[in-house]
Amino acid sequence: MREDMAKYRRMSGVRPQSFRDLETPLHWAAYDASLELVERQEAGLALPRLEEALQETLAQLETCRAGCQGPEEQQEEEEEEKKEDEEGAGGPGGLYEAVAGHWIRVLLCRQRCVADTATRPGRSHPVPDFLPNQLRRLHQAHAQVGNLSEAVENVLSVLLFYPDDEAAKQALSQYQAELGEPRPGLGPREDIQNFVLRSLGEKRQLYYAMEHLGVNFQDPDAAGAGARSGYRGRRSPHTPHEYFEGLTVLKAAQLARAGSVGSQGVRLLLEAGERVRKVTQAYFSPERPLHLSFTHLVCRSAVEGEQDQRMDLSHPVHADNCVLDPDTGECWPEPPAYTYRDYSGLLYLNDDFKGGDLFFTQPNALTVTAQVRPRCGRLVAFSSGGDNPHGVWAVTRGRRCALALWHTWAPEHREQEWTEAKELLQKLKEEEEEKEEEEETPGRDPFPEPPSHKLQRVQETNAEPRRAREEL
Ligand SMILES: O=C(O)CCC(=O)C(=O)O
Ligand SMILES: [Fe+2]
Repeated sequence: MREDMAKYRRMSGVRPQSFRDLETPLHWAAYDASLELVERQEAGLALPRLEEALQETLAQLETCRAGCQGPEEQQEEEEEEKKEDEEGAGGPGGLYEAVAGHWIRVLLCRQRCVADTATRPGRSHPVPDFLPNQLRRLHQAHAQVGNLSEAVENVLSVLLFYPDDEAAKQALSQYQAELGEPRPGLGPREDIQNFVLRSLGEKRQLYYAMEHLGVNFQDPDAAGAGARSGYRGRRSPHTPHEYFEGLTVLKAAQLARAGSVGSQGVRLLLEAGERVRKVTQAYFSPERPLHLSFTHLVCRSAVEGEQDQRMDLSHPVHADNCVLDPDTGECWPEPPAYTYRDYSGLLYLNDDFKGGDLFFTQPNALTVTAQVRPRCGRLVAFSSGGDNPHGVWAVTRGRRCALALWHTWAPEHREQEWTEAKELLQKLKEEEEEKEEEEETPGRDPFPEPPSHKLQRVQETNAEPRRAREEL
């Protein structure tokens, strides 16, 4: 190949510009050319190449995303269908599962496109921060040649990825000061805004699938938080200024079984949930049984850095069992709302954080009617419908943890996971007892009684799992 190329180059009439590189993808060619000009401090010449690189990168991302529904995807699905056929009619998955499974694979594939596009041909790792770094170079180059409005648009686009980026925030104030009068129309670039919003929307769906369908999704943007928290931590689906961790009762029991967390804590979690259910039923529905339909331990943490300027909420105003339309004040009992939820409960677990108060509003989602400061052990319970729009103010420092529980009158919507979690814990208890018998030596008690009265009561409840289950 190389020899052929040399031969063609020697031929008369063939000039260097006659060669077009069809191997290197366009976005890499433009990217490398722009970097060279940036390094030579040729801001004016670099600008069109930087813009071209960004446009080509976005185009490449679109091509990659379009391929997510292509033949490879079909092949994977066909293989899975074959597997299901072999498993027979009783095998997992009906129509809904198949549709959900297909969509999840498309979303996972689209998320991978960011890394694929940022990976040079022949390399195994993506260039970190590929898009945000292109935007950084763009705002700097625009500023150097005096295009301050464009510099602002590009630096605001960087902040869409990293709202706490100190350098970007400083550059923004500097450009704004140089511009003088505030320019109201100036915002982040539309192409980047669309890209980020779409990506966040897709991540939200993947987080949902991870929580409810057991899908394994490692958000590349939240790897650090995951390592930090011990179990899953990720950017909040509601705001880029917070991390979010969630744990269901079954996941908690599975972690206990795997030895990652103590089983006492998980028993306490179940006991607390059951107590909340009893109190809520006694207060709101003494005549009619209430069942837990979903229990979720949720922590929200402020990301590091400046938080005072925040205008967003930790959890936007919503109703729990209907879709609120603040313009008309109506609340539609339809999906994606969980229409079978009748009463909501929040058991707060700590108060050593800043911000994060729960508040209620009128149906316009604006006029605040009540506000509650979380305190350890404080329970807030309310009917889940349009009569109780509520939200959470930004958590600006620390980590706010709460046990969120939803109750239903409909027995068919009682939480299946609860029974499974109890069964797992029962198994674990039996295993622990067996081990205890085996290991027991005179004068040494490897499993001393838990010190608090509360924990003893938890154990007693657990000694009668049948009764506990019937109660639910
Ligand atoms: O954590 C809170 O105080 C409220 C959370 C909430 O409204 C929800 O998860 O639906
Ligand atoms: Fe809520």
